[in-house]
Amino acid sequence: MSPGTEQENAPGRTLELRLGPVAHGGHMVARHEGRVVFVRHGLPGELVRAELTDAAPEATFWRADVVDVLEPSTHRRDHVWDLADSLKAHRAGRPPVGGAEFGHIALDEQRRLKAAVVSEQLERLAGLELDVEVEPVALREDSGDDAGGLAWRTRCSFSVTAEGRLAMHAHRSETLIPVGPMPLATEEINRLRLWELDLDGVERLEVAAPACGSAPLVVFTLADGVAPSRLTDVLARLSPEVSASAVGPDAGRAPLTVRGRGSVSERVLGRHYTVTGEGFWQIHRRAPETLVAAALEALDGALAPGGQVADLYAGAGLFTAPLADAVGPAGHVLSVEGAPGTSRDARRTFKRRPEVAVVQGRVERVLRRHGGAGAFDAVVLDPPRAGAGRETVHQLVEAAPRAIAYVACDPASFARDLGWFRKAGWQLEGLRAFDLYPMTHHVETVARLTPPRA
Ligand SMILES: C[S@@+](CC[C@H](N)C(=O)[O-])C[C@H]1O[C@@H](n2cnc3c(N)ncnc32)[C@H](O)[C@@H]1O
Repeated sequence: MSPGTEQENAPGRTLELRLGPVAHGGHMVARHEGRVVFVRHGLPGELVRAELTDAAPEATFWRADVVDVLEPSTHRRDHVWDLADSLKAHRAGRPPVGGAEFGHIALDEQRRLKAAVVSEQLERLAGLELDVEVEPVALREDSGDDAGGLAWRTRCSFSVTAEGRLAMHAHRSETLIPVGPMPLATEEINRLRLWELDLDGVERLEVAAPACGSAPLVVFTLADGVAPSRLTDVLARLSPEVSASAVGPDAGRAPLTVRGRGSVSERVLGRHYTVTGEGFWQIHRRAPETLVAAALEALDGALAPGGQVADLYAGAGLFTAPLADAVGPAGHVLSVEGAPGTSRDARRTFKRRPEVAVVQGRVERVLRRHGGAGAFDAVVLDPPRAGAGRETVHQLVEAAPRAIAYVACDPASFARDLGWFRKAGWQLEGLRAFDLYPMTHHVETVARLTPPRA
């Protein structure tokens, strides 16, 4: 493989490429003069022109974006969002916004691609051959309708341009692109018409609009030296039921509530949770109930009144509540979350549940104190993208619960962790995959892991 001249390899140069299979991360794998090129916005089998976005001469692989399709796949569709359409973006001389990189693919094919990625990661990193099916998730329990993969995000993060307009980042780039209605966001979020606000003095904003219909919350991150009073005009343009918080140097460390409650109320399968601006919550409107049902199914036979269980990487306690109900007042739930704000949310939600101990700290450290052989009958393990990691896997192997429900948002780190469980004799007894991030390459899995049989 020749490194080529700087000009030949410069980002911005286009290559004609035949795209191969999908890879983890949502790229299609192509080859150019023996070198792997990870190509976004394509489909397996397509012949495309792709613009190099990362192409260091000595790099083992390059990255590129499809800018023209010479031979389209039968699974290609008009993109659901013009701003994220790499073909239109290229013609307009700007990069596409991130966050909808599968928007040009028919939904059922998106799911097949995600299933292929999960299977490939399991085989490569856990040594397991498994056919995986990614299940669609309807927007409402009673309808069966998935709205064509749109209108599912109950949470969105935006940036703000130098001119004070709502914006999003281009993929892997500092470039800001002004945005209007976001097709993946719920109607409740788009109804706020945040793109009409003059956001001068605001650096970022996060919006949460609970699926249960309770009042939305907007968290504004203010630029250095900007006082929360700057938001007075902005709030006057937002409907009065919208709560608002401000974070930034003048607002102190924790978000300052500038209107309403400074939190949202979530309701999942009849249980109530309070989530502040700082707190983690699942994004898809049906994710909480879908994942709770799947996690309880994965713990079948391991949960009983009086049981000792752990909810690790617990967030605001989504799984803690059903676990507490399952073990009852004679049982115990250890609910561990690292982020202080999110853990405070959990403490608030469970303050009248003596069977729940909310502990703020890193899981691996907390398990050194509260783990050990026989510590738990059942565990929910729901780590961030990086996965649980070797130390936590070893601690759980030592604790030897009857079952673990491993909830994963990254198939690669899940497969790596699963490989370590398997080395210790554990089995994967069941795996479900859910399409909780339509129009993106992301996929959520829930696995049942069980210890070696005696
Ligand atoms: C995928 S979220 C899951 C949250 C929760 N189970 C839910 O479904 O709402 C992962 C959570 O792990 C937390 N976290 C990340 N690394 C951690 C660590 N080493 N120890 C404890 N918590 C951690 C994050 O703050 C985040 O809230």
